[in-house]
Amino acid sequence: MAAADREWLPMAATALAGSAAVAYAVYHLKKTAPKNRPPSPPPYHWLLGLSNFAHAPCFAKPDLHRYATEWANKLGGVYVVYIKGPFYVVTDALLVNQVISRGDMGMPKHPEIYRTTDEMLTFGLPQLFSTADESADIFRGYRKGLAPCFSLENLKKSFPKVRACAQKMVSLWETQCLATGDAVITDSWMSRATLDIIGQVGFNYDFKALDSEHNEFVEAMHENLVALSTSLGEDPIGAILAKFTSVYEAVKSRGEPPADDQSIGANLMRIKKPSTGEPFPEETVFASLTGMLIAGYDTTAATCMWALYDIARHPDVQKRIAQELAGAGLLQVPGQAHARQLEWADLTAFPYFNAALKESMRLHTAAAMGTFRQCPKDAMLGGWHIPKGSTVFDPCSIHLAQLDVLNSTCSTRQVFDPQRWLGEAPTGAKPAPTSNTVHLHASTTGAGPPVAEGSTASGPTKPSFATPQGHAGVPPGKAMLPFSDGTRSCIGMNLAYMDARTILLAILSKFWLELDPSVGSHAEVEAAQVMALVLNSGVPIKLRLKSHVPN
Ligand code: HEM
Repeated sequence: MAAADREWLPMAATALAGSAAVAYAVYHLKKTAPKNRPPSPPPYHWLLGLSNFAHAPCFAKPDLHRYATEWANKLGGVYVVYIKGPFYVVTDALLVNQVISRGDMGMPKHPEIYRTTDEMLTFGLPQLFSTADESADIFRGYRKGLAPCFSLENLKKSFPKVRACAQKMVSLWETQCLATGDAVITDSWMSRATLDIIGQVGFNYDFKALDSEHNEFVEAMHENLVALSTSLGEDPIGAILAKFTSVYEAVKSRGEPPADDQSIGANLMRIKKPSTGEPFPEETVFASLTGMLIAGYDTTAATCMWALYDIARHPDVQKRIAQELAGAGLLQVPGQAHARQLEWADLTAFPYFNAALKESMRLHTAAAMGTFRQCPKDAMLGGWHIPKGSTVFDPCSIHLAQLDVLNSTCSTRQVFDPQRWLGEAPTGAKPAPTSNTVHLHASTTGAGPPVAEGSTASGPTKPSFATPQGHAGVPPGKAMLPFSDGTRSCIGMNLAYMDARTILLAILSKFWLELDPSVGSHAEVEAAQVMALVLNSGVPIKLRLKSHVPN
Protein backbone atom coordinates (compact mmCIF):
# COMPACT_ATOMS: atom_id res chain seq x y z
CA MET A 1 0.00 0.00 0.00
CA ALA A 2 1.47 3.44 -0.93
CA ALA A 3 2.28 5.85 1.94
CA ALA A 4 -0.20 8.40 0.58
CA ASP A 5 -2.93 5.74 0.78
CA ARG A 6 -2.24 5.30 4.47
CA GLU A 7 -2.43 8.99 5.36
CA TRP A 8 -6.10 8.69 6.34
CA LEU A 9 -5.37 6.01 8.95
CA PRO A 10 -4.40 8.28 11.89
CA MET A 11 -7.37 10.53 11.15
CA ALA A 12 -9.75 7.56 11.09
CA ALA A 13 -8.30 6.23 14.33
CA THR A 14 -8.68 9.63 15.99
CA ALA A 15 -12.28 9.93 14.75
CA LEU A 16 -13.10 6.45 16.02
CA ALA A 17 -11.54 7.09 19.43
CA GLY A 18 -13.35 10.43 19.58
CA SER A 19 -16.72 8.81 18.78
CA ALA A 20 -16.13 6.11 21.36
CA ALA A 21 -15.31 8.72 23.99
CA VAL A 22 -18.43 10.75 23.13
CA ALA A 23 -20.59 7.62 23.11
CA TYR A 24 -19.27 6.63 26.50
CA ALA A 25 -19.78 10.15 27.85
CA VAL A 26 -23.38 10.28 26.53
CA TYR A 27 -24.14 6.83 27.88
CA HIS A 28 -22.57 7.71 31.22
CA LEU A 29 -24.46 10.99 31.40
CA LYS A 30 -27.73 9.27 30.57
CA LYS A 31 -27.07 6.73 33.27
CA THR A 32 -25.97 9.07 36.01
CA ALA A 33 -27.56 12.49 35.64
CA PRO A 34 -29.93 13.75 36.80
CA LYS A 35 -30.10 11.63 39.88
CA ASN A 36 -33.76 10.76 39.72
CA ARG A 37 -33.82 9.73 36.08
CA PRO A 38 -34.72 6.04 35.86
CA PRO A 39 -31.95 3.62 34.91
CA SER A 40 -31.42 2.66 31.29
CA PRO A 41 -30.21 -0.58 29.69
CA PRO A 42 -26.95 -0.50 27.73
CA PRO A 43 -27.43 0.66 24.13
CA TYR A 44 -27.95 -1.98 21.44
CA HIS A 45 -24.69 -0.78 19.91
CA TRP A 46 -22.28 1.76 21.33
CA LEU A 47 -22.62 3.97 18.24
CA LEU A 48 -26.39 4.08 18.76
CA GLY A 49 -25.67 5.22 22.31
CA LEU A 50 -24.79 8.56 20.73
CA SER A 51 -28.29 8.99 19.45
CA ASN A 52 -31.85 8.92 20.70
CA PHE A 53 -32.23 5.49 19.10
CA ALA A 54 -30.02 3.55 21.52
CA HIS A 55 -32.53 0.71 21.92
CA ALA A 56 -34.56 1.03 18.72
CA PRO A 57 -33.27 -2.19 17.13
CA CYS A 58 -34.57 -4.20 20.11
CA PHE A 59 -38.04 -2.81 19.50
CA ALA A 60 -37.91 -3.93 15.89
CA LYS A 61 -37.21 -7.51 16.89
CA PRO A 62 -39.87 -10.18 17.28
CA ASP A 63 -38.45 -11.14 20.66
CA LEU A 64 -38.91 -7.72 22.17
CA HIS A 65 -40.65 -9.36 25.11
CA ARG A 66 -37.39 -11.04 26.06
CA TYR A 67 -35.41 -7.80 26.10
CA ALA A 68 -38.18 -6.09 28.02
CA THR A 69 -38.36 -8.82 30.63
CA GLU A 70 -34.61 -8.99 31.04
CA TRP A 71 -34.37 -5.23 31.49
CA ALA A 72 -37.21 -5.22 33.99
CA ASN A 73 -35.52 -7.95 35.99
CA LYS A 74 -32.27 -6.00 36.05
CA LEU A 75 -33.49 -2.44 36.31
CA GLY A 76 -36.73 -2.65 38.25
CA GLY A 77 -40.18 -1.11 38.06
CA VAL A 78 -39.33 1.96 35.94
CA TYR A 79 -36.60 2.28 33.34
CA VAL A 80 -35.94 4.37 30.28
CA VAL A 81 -35.13 3.23 26.76
CA TYR A 82 -34.34 5.37 23.73
CA ILE A 83 -36.34 4.56 20.60
CA LYS A 84 -37.15 7.86 18.94
CA GLY A 85 -36.31 9.71 22.12
CA PRO A 86 -36.85 8.51 25.68
CA PHE A 87 -39.58 5.95 26.41
CA TYR A 88 -40.24 5.44 30.10
CA VAL A 89 -41.10 1.80 30.67
CA VAL A 90 -43.23 1.05 33.73
CA THR A 91 -43.43 -2.51 34.94
CA ASP A 92 -44.19 -2.11 38.63
CA ALA A 93 -47.75 -3.28 39.24
CA LEU A 94 -48.73 -0.41 41.52
CA LEU A 95 -47.22 2.21 39.24
CA VAL A 96 -48.90 0.74 36.16
CA ASN A 97 -52.20 1.01 38.00
CA GLN A 98 -51.46 4.69 38.64
CA VAL A 99 -50.61 5.34 35.00
CA ILE A 100 -53.78 3.76 33.63
CA SER A 101 -56.10 5.03 36.37
CA ARG A 102 -58.38 8.04 36.26
CA GLY A 103 -56.63 9.43 39.33
CA ASP A 104 -54.17 12.26 39.71
CA MET A 105 -51.35 10.20 38.26
CA GLY A 106 -53.47 8.85 35.41
CA MET A 107 -52.04 9.43 31.93
CA PRO A 108 -53.99 9.59 28.65
CA LYS A 109 -53.13 7.46 25.63
CA HIS A 110 -50.25 8.85 23.60
CA PRO A 111 -51.77 10.72 20.63
CA GLU A 112 -48.83 10.35 18.24
CA ILE A 113 -48.16 6.69 18.89
CA TYR A 114 -51.78 5.75 18.49
CA ARG A 115 -51.94 7.90 15.37
CA THR A 116 -49.27 5.60 13.99
CA THR A 117 -51.49 2.60 14.69
CA ASP A 118 -54.25 4.38 12.77
CA GLU A 119 -51.93 4.79 9.82
CA MET A 120 -51.15 1.09 9.94
CA LEU A 121 -54.55 -0.32 10.74
CA THR A 122 -57.31 1.97 9.57
CA PHE A 123 -55.97 4.02 6.66
CA GLY A 124 -55.05 6.82 9.06
CA LEU A 125 -58.61 7.28 10.25
CA PRO A 126 -59.19 7.65 13.98
CA GLN A 127 -61.38 5.20 15.87
CA LEU A 128 -62.06 4.29 19.48
CA PHE A 129 -58.89 2.30 20.15
CA SER A 130 -56.54 5.05 19.04
CA THR A 131 -58.29 8.20 20.15
CA ALA A 132 -56.25 9.80 22.90
CA ASP A 133 -58.61 12.67 23.66
CA GLU A 134 -61.33 11.32 25.92
CA SER A 135 -63.44 14.43 25.46
CA ALA A 136 -63.56 13.91 21.69
CA ASP A 137 -66.76 12.81 19.96
CA ILE A 138 -65.12 9.59 18.80
CA PHE A 139 -64.26 8.46 22.30
CA ARG A 140 -67.49 9.55 23.96
CA GLY A 141 -69.70 8.41 21.10
CA TYR A 142 -68.16 5.00 20.48
CA ARG A 143 -67.29 4.04 24.06
CA LYS A 144 -70.89 4.67 25.16
CA GLY A 145 -72.52 3.57 21.93
CA LEU A 146 -70.70 0.24 21.79
CA ALA A 147 -71.09 -0.60 25.49
CA PRO A 148 -74.50 -2.35 25.02
CA CYS A 149 -72.85 -4.85 22.63
CA PHE A 150 -70.77 -6.18 25.50
CA SER A 151 -73.39 -6.19 28.25
CA LEU A 152 -73.92 -9.60 29.82
CA GLU A 153 -77.58 -9.44 28.83
CA ASN A 154 -76.70 -9.00 25.16
CA LEU A 155 -73.88 -11.54 25.20
CA LYS A 156 -76.18 -14.09 26.73
CA LYS A 157 -78.42 -13.70 23.69
CA SER A 158 -75.42 -14.25 21.39
CA PHE A 159 -74.20 -17.28 23.31
CA PRO A 160 -76.02 -19.87 21.11
CA LYS A 161 -74.13 -18.55 18.06
CA VAL A 162 -70.81 -18.86 19.86
CA ARG A 163 -71.68 -22.34 21.05
CA ALA A 164 -72.68 -23.34 17.53
CA CYS A 165 -69.29 -22.20 16.18
CA ALA A 166 -67.45 -24.05 18.95
CA GLN A 167 -69.49 -27.20 18.35
CA LYS A 168 -68.91 -26.99 14.63
CA MET A 169 -65.17 -26.87 15.25
CA VAL A 170 -65.29 -29.78 17.67
CA SER A 171 -67.24 -31.88 15.15
CA LEU A 172 -64.65 -31.07 12.48
CA TRP A 173 -61.86 -32.09 14.84
CA GLU A 174 -63.65 -35.36 15.46
CA THR A 175 -63.70 -36.32 11.79
CA GLN A 176 -60.55 -34.58 10.56
CA CYS A 177 -58.23 -35.25 13.48
CA LEU A 178 -59.50 -37.76 16.06
CA ALA A 179 -60.63 -40.26 13.45
CA THR A 180 -57.55 -39.86 11.26
CA GLY A 181 -54.91 -39.42 13.95
CA ASP A 182 -53.86 -36.11 12.40
CA ALA A 183 -52.65 -33.36 14.70
CA VAL A 184 -54.72 -30.24 15.34
CA ILE A 185 -52.83 -27.07 14.48
CA THR A 186 -54.35 -24.93 17.18
CA ASP A 187 -53.07 -21.54 15.99
CA SER A 188 -54.96 -21.80 12.72
CA TRP A 189 -58.10 -23.37 14.20
CA MET A 190 -58.37 -20.80 16.99
CA SER A 191 -57.94 -17.89 14.57
CA ARG A 192 -60.55 -19.30 12.22
CA ALA A 193 -63.02 -20.03 15.05
CA THR A 194 -62.68 -16.60 16.66
CA LEU A 195 -62.96 -14.86 13.29
CA ASP A 196 -66.19 -16.74 12.59
CA ILE A 197 -67.48 -15.84 16.05
CA ILE A 198 -66.74 -12.11 15.85
CA GLY A 199 -68.19 -12.13 12.33
CA GLN A 200 -71.44 -13.75 13.41
CA VAL A 201 -71.88 -12.23 16.87
CA GLY A 202 -70.56 -8.79 16.02
CA PHE A 203 -71.75 -8.29 12.47
CA ASN A 204 -74.19 -11.08 11.51
CA TYR A 205 -71.60 -11.95 8.89
CA ASP A 206 -70.25 -15.41 8.14
CA PHE A 207 -66.55 -15.45 7.25
CA LYS A 208 -66.84 -19.25 6.83
CA ALA A 209 -63.30 -19.44 8.16
CA LEU A 210 -63.88 -22.82 9.83
CA ASP A 211 -64.95 -24.29 6.51
CA SER A 212 -61.54 -24.50 4.97
CA GLU A 213 -58.11 -25.28 6.30
CA HIS A 214 -56.59 -22.17 4.82
CA ASN A 215 -58.29 -18.88 5.30
CA GLU A 216 -56.83 -16.16 3.15
CA PHE A 217 -57.75 -13.44 5.59
CA VAL A 218 -56.39 -15.17 8.70
CA GLU A 219 -53.11 -16.04 7.03
CA ALA A 220 -52.55 -12.62 5.46
CA MET A 221 -53.49 -10.90 8.68
CA HIS A 222 -51.06 -12.97 10.69
CA GLU A 223 -48.16 -12.27 8.34
CA ASN A 224 -48.93 -8.60 8.34
CA LEU A 225 -49.20 -8.36 12.10
CA VAL A 226 -45.75 -9.90 12.43
CA ALA A 227 -44.38 -7.39 9.91
CA LEU A 228 -46.26 -4.58 11.57
CA SER A 229 -44.98 -5.16 15.06
CA THR A 230 -41.38 -5.53 13.96
CA SER A 231 -41.23 -2.64 11.55
CA LEU A 232 -41.90 0.31 13.82
CA GLY A 233 -44.83 1.20 11.66
CA GLU A 234 -43.40 1.06 8.17
CA ASP A 235 -45.63 -1.72 6.92
CA PRO A 236 -49.19 -0.54 6.51
CA ILE A 237 -51.65 -3.35 6.18
CA GLY A 238 -54.15 -1.46 4.10
CA ALA A 239 -54.29 -4.15 1.45
CA ILE A 240 -55.62 -6.66 3.97
CA LEU A 241 -58.03 -4.26 5.48
CA ALA A 242 -59.67 -3.67 2.14
CA LYS A 243 -61.19 -7.12 2.73
CA PHE A 244 -63.21 -5.65 5.56
CA THR A 245 -65.15 -3.71 2.98
CA SER A 246 -67.37 -6.71 2.33
CA VAL A 247 -68.37 -6.85 6.00
CA TYR A 248 -69.08 -3.13 6.02
CA GLU A 249 -71.14 -3.37 2.85
CA ALA A 250 -73.16 -6.26 4.29
CA VAL A 251 -73.92 -4.33 7.48
CA LYS A 252 -74.78 -1.16 5.57
CA SER A 253 -77.00 -2.94 3.07
CA ARG A 254 -79.35 -4.05 5.86
CA GLY A 255 -80.41 -0.45 6.47
CA GLU A 256 -81.73 0.79 9.82
CA PRO A 257 -81.15 -2.02 12.33
CA PRO A 258 -84.09 -3.14 14.49
CA ALA A 259 -84.04 -1.78 18.05
CA ASP A 260 -83.28 -5.16 19.61
CA ASP A 261 -80.20 -5.71 17.42
CA GLN A 262 -77.34 -4.85 19.76
CA SER A 263 -74.59 -6.32 17.60
CA ILE A 264 -71.43 -4.27 17.03
CA GLY A 265 -72.39 -3.66 13.41
CA ALA A 266 -75.86 -2.38 14.31
CA ASN A 267 -74.55 -0.04 16.97
CA LEU A 268 -71.79 1.27 14.70
CA MET A 269 -74.52 2.32 12.27
CA ARG A 270 -76.51 4.06 15.02
CA ILE A 271 -73.84 6.00 16.87
CA LYS A 272 -74.06 9.79 16.53
CA LYS A 273 -71.64 12.54 17.52
CA PRO A 274 -72.50 13.50 21.12
CA SER A 275 -71.65 17.16 20.46
CA THR A 276 -73.97 17.67 17.48
CA GLY A 277 -76.21 14.61 17.25
CA GLU A 278 -75.03 14.14 13.65
CA PRO A 279 -73.84 10.83 12.23
CA PHE A 280 -70.10 10.21 11.96
CA PRO A 281 -68.63 10.30 8.45
CA GLU A 282 -68.87 7.01 6.64
CA GLU A 283 -65.10 6.50 6.66
CA THR A 284 -65.03 6.82 10.46
CA VAL A 285 -67.72 4.15 10.75
CA PHE A 286 -65.70 1.91 8.43
CA ALA A 287 -62.49 2.53 10.38
CA SER A 288 -64.33 1.70 13.61
CA LEU A 289 -65.61 -1.53 12.09
CA THR A 290 -62.11 -2.62 11.06
CA GLY A 291 -60.77 -1.62 14.47
CA MET A 292 -63.34 -3.78 16.25
CA LEU A 293 -62.75 -6.73 13.93
CA ILE A 294 -58.99 -6.64 14.40
CA ALA A 295 -59.21 -6.16 18.17
CA GLY A 296 -61.89 -8.80 18.40
CA TYR A 297 -60.37 -11.94 17.00
CA ASP A 298 -56.60 -12.38 17.12
CA THR A 299 -56.32 -11.62 20.83
CA THR A 300 -58.98 -14.16 21.72
CA ALA A 301 -57.47 -16.74 19.37
CA ALA A 302 -54.06 -16.37 21.03
CA THR A 303 -55.64 -16.65 24.48
CA CYS A 304 -57.35 -19.92 23.52
CA MET A 305 -54.22 -21.32 21.88
CA TRP A 306 -52.07 -20.66 24.94
CA ALA A 307 -54.70 -22.07 27.29
CA LEU A 308 -54.86 -25.29 25.25
CA TYR A 309 -51.08 -25.46 25.28
CA ASP A 310 -50.82 -24.90 29.04
CA ILE A 311 -53.58 -27.36 29.85
CA ALA A 312 -52.23 -30.02 27.48
CA ARG A 313 -48.74 -29.83 29.01
CA HIS A 314 -50.21 -30.32 32.49
CA PRO A 315 -52.15 -33.60 32.52
CA ASP A 316 -52.86 -33.14 36.23
CA VAL A 317 -54.62 -29.85 35.49
CA GLN A 318 -56.46 -31.36 32.54
CA LYS A 319 -57.63 -34.24 34.69
CA ARG A 320 -59.00 -31.92 37.32
CA ILE A 321 -60.87 -29.91 34.69
CA ALA A 322 -62.27 -33.17 33.26
CA GLN A 323 -63.50 -34.06 36.75
CA GLU A 324 -65.25 -30.70 37.04
CA LEU A 325 -66.92 -31.24 33.69
CA ALA A 326 -67.85 -34.84 34.48
CA GLY A 327 -69.44 -33.67 37.73
CA ALA A 328 -71.64 -31.30 35.75
CA GLY A 329 -72.62 -33.91 33.14
CA LEU A 330 -70.59 -32.27 30.39
CA LEU A 331 -67.81 -34.78 29.84
CA GLN A 332 -68.34 -36.80 26.69
CA VAL A 333 -67.05 -40.33 27.23
CA PRO A 334 -67.60 -42.89 24.44
CA GLY A 335 -69.98 -45.62 25.51
CA GLN A 336 -71.46 -43.54 28.31
CA ALA A 337 -74.73 -41.64 28.41
CA HIS A 338 -74.77 -38.64 26.11
CA ALA A 339 -73.33 -35.57 27.77
CA ARG A 340 -75.56 -32.52 28.03
CA GLN A 341 -75.10 -29.38 25.98
CA LEU A 342 -72.97 -26.48 27.25
CA GLU A 343 -75.10 -23.68 28.69
CA TRP A 344 -74.44 -20.01 29.42
CA ALA A 345 -74.35 -20.63 33.17
CA ASP A 346 -71.54 -23.16 32.67
CA LEU A 347 -69.15 -20.43 31.62
CA THR A 348 -68.66 -19.28 35.18
CA ALA A 349 -69.50 -22.55 36.93
CA PHE A 350 -66.09 -24.21 37.02
CA PRO A 351 -63.64 -22.57 39.41
CA TYR A 352 -60.70 -24.79 38.52
CA PHE A 353 -61.15 -24.44 34.76
CA ASN A 354 -61.46 -20.66 35.10
CA ALA A 355 -58.40 -20.52 37.32
CA ALA A 356 -56.46 -22.46 34.67
CA LEU A 357 -57.56 -20.00 31.97
CA LYS A 358 -56.60 -17.06 34.14
CA GLU A 359 -53.24 -18.60 34.95
CA SER A 360 -52.57 -19.15 31.26
CA MET A 361 -53.46 -15.51 30.57
CA ARG A 362 -51.00 -14.52 33.30
CA LEU A 363 -48.17 -16.37 31.59
CA HIS A 364 -49.05 -15.76 27.94
CA THR A 365 -51.21 -12.74 27.87
CA ALA A 366 -52.51 -11.78 24.45
CA ALA A 367 -52.24 -7.99 24.24
CA ALA A 368 -48.53 -8.19 24.79
CA MET A 369 -47.68 -4.70 23.52
CA GLY A 370 -49.39 -3.11 26.50
CA THR A 371 -50.36 0.54 26.29
CA PHE A 372 -48.58 3.79 25.39
CA ARG A 373 -49.36 6.83 27.48
CA GLN A 374 -48.22 10.43 27.52
CA CYS A 375 -47.28 12.10 30.77
CA PRO A 376 -49.51 15.21 30.99
CA LYS A 377 -47.32 17.09 33.50
CA ASP A 378 -43.96 16.76 35.24
CA ALA A 379 -44.48 13.81 37.52
CA MET A 380 -42.78 11.54 39.98
CA LEU A 381 -43.40 7.87 39.35
CA GLY A 382 -42.08 5.54 41.98
CA GLY A 383 -39.70 8.32 42.96
CA TRP A 384 -38.36 8.78 39.45
CA HIS A 385 -38.83 12.00 37.54
CA ILE A 386 -40.93 11.73 34.38
CA PRO A 387 -40.85 14.95 32.35
CA LYS A 388 -44.08 16.44 30.98
CA GLY A 389 -44.93 15.15 27.53
CA SER A 390 -42.79 12.00 27.78
CA THR A 391 -43.91 8.68 26.45
CA VAL A 392 -44.75 6.20 29.16
CA PHE A 393 -44.90 2.68 27.87
CA ASP A 394 -46.61 0.17 30.05
CA PRO A 395 -46.08 -3.28 28.67
CA CYS A 396 -48.52 -4.31 31.36
CA SER A 397 -49.35 -7.47 29.66
CA ILE A 398 -45.82 -8.73 29.36
CA HIS A 399 -44.47 -7.84 32.71
CA LEU A 400 -47.42 -7.94 34.98
CA ALA A 401 -48.33 -11.29 33.58
CA GLN A 402 -45.09 -12.52 34.95
CA LEU A 403 -45.31 -10.73 38.23
CA ASP A 404 -45.71 -12.76 41.26
CA VAL A 405 -49.27 -11.78 41.80
CA LEU A 406 -49.78 -13.72 44.97
CA ASN A 407 -46.54 -12.92 46.73
CA SER A 408 -44.85 -16.19 46.04
CA THR A 409 -41.18 -16.23 45.30
CA CYS A 410 -39.46 -15.41 42.02
CA SER A 411 -38.87 -19.04 41.32
CA THR A 412 -42.59 -19.77 41.14
CA ARG A 413 -43.39 -16.85 38.82
CA GLN A 414 -43.01 -18.90 35.67
CA VAL A 415 -44.82 -21.94 37.06
CA PHE A 416 -48.25 -22.66 35.61
CA ASP A 417 -50.27 -23.08 38.78
CA PRO A 418 -54.05 -22.51 38.58
CA GLN A 419 -54.13 -23.13 42.30
CA ARG A 420 -52.72 -19.69 43.00
CA TRP A 421 -56.11 -18.24 42.04
CA LEU A 422 -58.07 -20.54 44.30
CA GLY A 423 -56.75 -19.85 47.73
CA GLU A 424 -54.76 -23.07 47.97
CA ALA A 425 -51.56 -21.14 47.44
CA PRO A 426 -48.23 -22.88 46.95
CA THR A 427 -45.81 -23.07 49.84
CA GLY A 428 -44.65 -19.70 51.03
CA ALA A 429 -47.40 -17.82 49.26
CA LYS A 430 -50.27 -15.90 50.74
CA PRO A 431 -53.69 -17.26 49.82
CA ALA A 432 -55.65 -15.30 47.25
CA PRO A 433 -58.89 -13.67 48.31
CA THR A 434 -61.75 -15.89 47.21
CA SER A 435 -63.33 -12.95 45.40
CA ASN A 436 -60.52 -13.13 42.89
CA THR A 437 -61.87 -16.10 41.00
CA VAL A 438 -62.69 -15.19 37.42
CA HIS A 439 -66.11 -13.88 36.48
CA LEU A 440 -67.62 -12.39 33.39
CA HIS A 441 -67.15 -8.78 34.44
CA ALA A 442 -70.01 -6.33 34.26
CA SER A 443 -67.65 -3.36 34.13
CA THR A 444 -63.95 -2.70 34.41
CA THR A 445 -63.95 1.03 34.43
CA GLY A 446 -64.08 3.23 37.45
CA ALA A 447 -61.04 1.91 39.26
CA GLY A 448 -59.46 4.74 41.18
CA PRO A 449 -55.76 4.92 41.86
CA PRO A 450 -54.56 2.30 44.30
CA VAL A 451 -53.28 3.45 47.64
CA ALA A 452 -49.59 3.09 46.96
CA GLU A 453 -47.55 3.81 50.01
CA GLY A 454 -44.34 5.58 49.13
CA SER A 455 -45.17 5.86 45.45
CA THR A 456 -44.93 9.64 45.48
CA ALA A 457 -41.83 9.71 47.65
CA SER A 458 -39.02 11.94 46.47
CA GLY A 459 -36.48 9.14 46.27
CA PRO A 460 -36.71 6.26 43.80
CA THR A 461 -38.46 3.19 45.05
CA LYS A 462 -36.60 -0.08 45.02
CA PRO A 463 -36.91 -1.97 41.77
CA SER A 464 -39.89 -3.95 42.92
CA PHE A 465 -40.16 -6.16 39.82
CA ALA A 466 -36.83 -7.68 40.69
CA THR A 467 -37.58 -8.07 44.37
CA PRO A 468 -37.20 -11.73 45.17
CA GLN A 469 -40.00 -11.53 47.71
CA GLY A 470 -42.39 -10.42 45.01
CA HIS A 471 -44.94 -7.66 45.33
CA ALA A 472 -45.99 -7.71 48.94
CA GLY A 473 -49.12 -5.63 49.20
CA VAL A 474 -50.18 -5.64 45.54
CA PRO A 475 -53.75 -6.87 45.42
CA PRO A 476 -53.84 -9.70 42.86
CA GLY A 477 -56.62 -7.98 40.93
CA LYS A 478 -54.33 -5.00 40.43
CA ALA A 479 -51.35 -7.00 39.25
CA MET A 480 -53.23 -9.01 36.68
CA LEU A 481 -54.26 -6.65 33.90
CA PRO A 482 -54.64 -8.59 30.66
CA PHE A 483 -57.44 -6.23 29.61
CA SER A 484 -55.81 -3.12 31.09
CA ASP A 485 -58.01 -1.01 33.40
CA GLY A 486 -59.51 2.44 33.83
CA THR A 487 -61.23 4.44 31.13
CA ARG A 488 -59.25 2.72 28.34
CA SER A 489 -59.72 -0.85 29.47
CA CYS A 490 -60.71 -3.38 26.86
CA ILE A 491 -64.32 -2.76 25.85
CA GLY A 492 -64.57 -6.32 24.50
CA MET A 493 -63.48 -8.16 27.64
CA ASN A 494 -66.80 -9.86 28.30
CA LEU A 495 -67.05 -11.04 24.71
CA ALA A 496 -63.48 -12.32 24.88
CA TYR A 497 -64.24 -14.31 28.03
CA MET A 498 -67.44 -15.70 26.54
CA ASP A 499 -65.63 -16.80 23.36
CA ALA A 500 -62.62 -18.27 25.12
CA ARG A 501 -64.61 -20.16 27.73
CA THR A 502 -67.09 -21.54 25.24
CA ILE A 503 -64.39 -22.70 22.83
CA LEU A 504 -62.23 -24.23 25.56
CA LEU A 505 -65.09 -25.94 27.38
CA ALA A 506 -66.41 -27.40 24.13
CA ILE A 507 -62.97 -28.85 23.38
CA LEU A 508 -62.13 -30.05 26.87
CA SER A 509 -65.45 -31.78 27.37
CA LYS A 510 -64.97 -33.76 24.16
CA PHE A 511 -61.24 -34.52 23.94
CA TRP A 512 -58.24 -35.44 26.03
CA LEU A 513 -55.35 -33.32 24.74
CA GLU A 514 -51.71 -34.19 24.32
CA LEU A 515 -48.98 -32.03 22.82
CA ASP A 516 -47.60 -33.34 19.56
CA PRO A 517 -43.88 -34.18 19.94
CA SER A 518 -43.11 -31.63 17.19
CA VAL A 519 -43.96 -28.86 19.66
CA GLY A 520 -40.77 -29.58 21.60
CA SER A 521 -40.03 -28.80 25.22
CA HIS A 522 -41.56 -25.90 27.11
CA ALA A 523 -38.17 -24.17 27.05
CA GLU A 524 -38.12 -24.47 23.26
CA VAL A 525 -41.61 -23.00 22.97
CA GLU A 526 -40.65 -20.12 25.27
CA ALA A 527 -37.57 -19.51 23.15
CA ALA A 528 -39.59 -19.50 19.94
CA GLN A 529 -42.25 -17.00 21.09
CA VAL A 530 -42.63 -13.90 18.96
CA MET A 531 -44.47 -10.65 19.44
CA ALA A 532 -46.93 -9.91 16.68
CA LEU A 533 -49.20 -7.51 18.52
CA VAL A 534 -50.27 -10.63 20.35
CA LEU A 535 -47.73 -12.98 21.89
CA ASN A 536 -47.37 -15.76 19.34
CA SER A 537 -46.02 -19.23 19.86
CA GLY A 538 -43.40 -19.06 17.09
CA VAL A 539 -43.86 -22.79 16.47
CA PRO A 540 -47.19 -24.33 15.55
CA ILE A 541 -48.84 -25.63 18.70
CA LYS A 542 -50.01 -29.02 17.49
CA LEU A 543 -52.25 -31.19 19.62
CA ARG A 544 -53.05 -34.90 19.46
CA LEU A 545 -56.59 -35.76 20.39
CA LYS A 546 -57.87 -38.72 22.35
CA SER A 547 -61.31 -39.63 23.59
CA HIS A 548 -61.95 -39.36 27.30
CA VAL A 549 -61.94 -42.67 29.11
CA PRO A 550 -64.26 -43.59 32.00
CA ASN A 551 -62.79 -42.87 35.43
C1 HEM B 1 -58.46 -12.09 25.15
C2 HEM B 1 -58.82 -11.14 24.32
C3 HEM B 1 -58.48 -9.67 24.50
C4 HEM B 1 -57.46 -9.08 25.18
C5 HEM B 1 -56.37 -9.76 26.00
C6 HEM B 1 -57.62 -7.64 25.03
C7 HEM B 1 -56.79 -6.70 25.63
C8 HEM B 1 -56.94 -5.33 25.49
C9 HEM B 1 -56.08 -4.34 26.12
C10 HEM B 1 -54.89 -4.63 27.02
C11 HEM B 1 -56.54 -3.11 25.73
C12 HEM B 1 -55.93 -1.75 26.10
C13 HEM B 1 -54.96 -1.38 24.99
C14 HEM B 1 -54.34 -0.02 25.10
O1 HEM B 1 -54.42 0.62 26.14
O2 HEM B 1 -53.76 0.39 24.10
C15 HEM B 1 -57.69 -3.33 24.87
C16 HEM B 1 -58.42 -2.32 24.30
C17 HEM B 1 -59.45 -2.54 23.43
N1 HEM B 1 -60.00 -3.74 23.08
FE1 HEM B 1 -59.41 -5.56 23.71
N2 HEM B 1 -58.69 -7.40 24.23
C18 HEM B 1 -59.26 -8.61 23.89
C19 HEM B 1 -60.41 -8.81 23.14
C20 HEM B 1 -61.16 -7.80 22.57
C21 HEM B 1 -62.41 -7.99 21.85
C22 HEM B 1 -63.11 -9.34 21.67
C23 HEM B 1 -62.79 -6.75 21.39
C24 HEM B 1 -64.00 -6.33 20.60
C25 HEM B 1 -64.70 -7.07 19.82
C26 HEM B 1 -61.80 -5.79 21.86
C27 HEM B 1 -61.84 -4.43 21.59
C28 HEM B 1 -61.01 -3.50 22.17
C29 HEM B 1 -61.12 -2.06 21.93
C30 HEM B 1 -62.10 -1.38 21.00
C31 HEM B 1 -60.17 -1.45 22.74
C32 HEM B 1 -59.90 0.05 22.88
C33 HEM B 1 -60.75 0.58 24.04
C34 HEM B 1 -60.50 2.04 24.35
O3 HEM B 1 -59.40 2.53 24.12
O4 HEM B 1 -61.41 2.71 24.86
N3 HEM B 1 -60.84 -6.47 22.57
N4 HEM B 1 -57.91 -4.69 24.74
